Amino acid sequence: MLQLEGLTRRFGANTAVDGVSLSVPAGQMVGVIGRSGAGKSTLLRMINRLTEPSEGRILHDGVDVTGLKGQELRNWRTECAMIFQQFNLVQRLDVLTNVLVGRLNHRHGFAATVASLFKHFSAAERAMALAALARFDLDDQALQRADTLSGGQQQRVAIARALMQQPKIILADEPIASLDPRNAQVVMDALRDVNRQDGITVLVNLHHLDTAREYCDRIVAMQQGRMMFDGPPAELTGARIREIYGVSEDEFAEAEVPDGAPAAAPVAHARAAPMPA
Ligand SMILES: Nc1ncnc2c1ncn2[C@@H]1O[C@H](COP(=O)(O)OP(=O)(O)OP(=O)(O)O)[C@@H](O)[C@H]1O
Repeated sequence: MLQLEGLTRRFGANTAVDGVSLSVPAGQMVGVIGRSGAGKSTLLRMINRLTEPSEGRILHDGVDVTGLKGQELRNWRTECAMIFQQFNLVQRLDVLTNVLVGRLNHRHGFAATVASLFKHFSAAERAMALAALARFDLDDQALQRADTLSGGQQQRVAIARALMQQPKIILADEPIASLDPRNAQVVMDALRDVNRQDGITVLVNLHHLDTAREYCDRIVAMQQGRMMFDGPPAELTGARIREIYGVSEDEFAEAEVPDGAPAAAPVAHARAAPMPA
């Protein structure tokens, strides 16, 4: 269980995330929606402490991870792998090595440096990486440079790399924002597969309500840093969207409108978490 308690992040006078409380049971797939600037990235980045919270706590299975330092913080980051919009692969390295890089989180200090410098990975690690690639239909591309792959393929390599960390949670920050609809679907299918087959909790930031509805057990809607809705997709009706964002569902789906519509009252507290479908 991942618990966020009053999580807040301020940048100067701007409150990017404002008192978000959320309990996510293990194995749930949660879509975080909101317009540009709503605080989605900041929320996800606080969970693995890439961005430090200004206030509030993050607990995982009862352990407070908010103040972890050094090796304990690195261990936490291994447990919650991050997927980025721009894939963050080393473009000039081959696909297999990019996936093996996910294994470095399991080594520390000198061993990690030596492994990365000399690409020294065990036969078992290579087999694990190849299996992760095969799972996403990318075994034929294993020895190609990452920059020869399409965006959708690169994002699946990033998911394979994340799996090498053997994470409990995957934090996917707009993983399909740079992809065409077909590739977006393939990448969302891959995320759903690791959620369902491996029981990995997935938190995924999305711009599109339809995608969140199709893939997620639960949707969290953010506006101006606040959590305005938390519940199953069926409850996030067009009327509720209008109430929160002041626009129709079609208008919400359109374009990058800055997050500034008049706000309805945020949800008072995290509702009882729905169980995974
Ligand atoms: N490092 C930073 N320094 C200053 N302000 C920041 C920083 N990161 C985010 N912000 C601000 O915090 C607010 C929330 O940004 P955030 O990127 O979390 O939103 P988002 O919903 O993920 O938007 P997008 O969909 O465009 O990525 C914005 O006003 C943004 O300008």
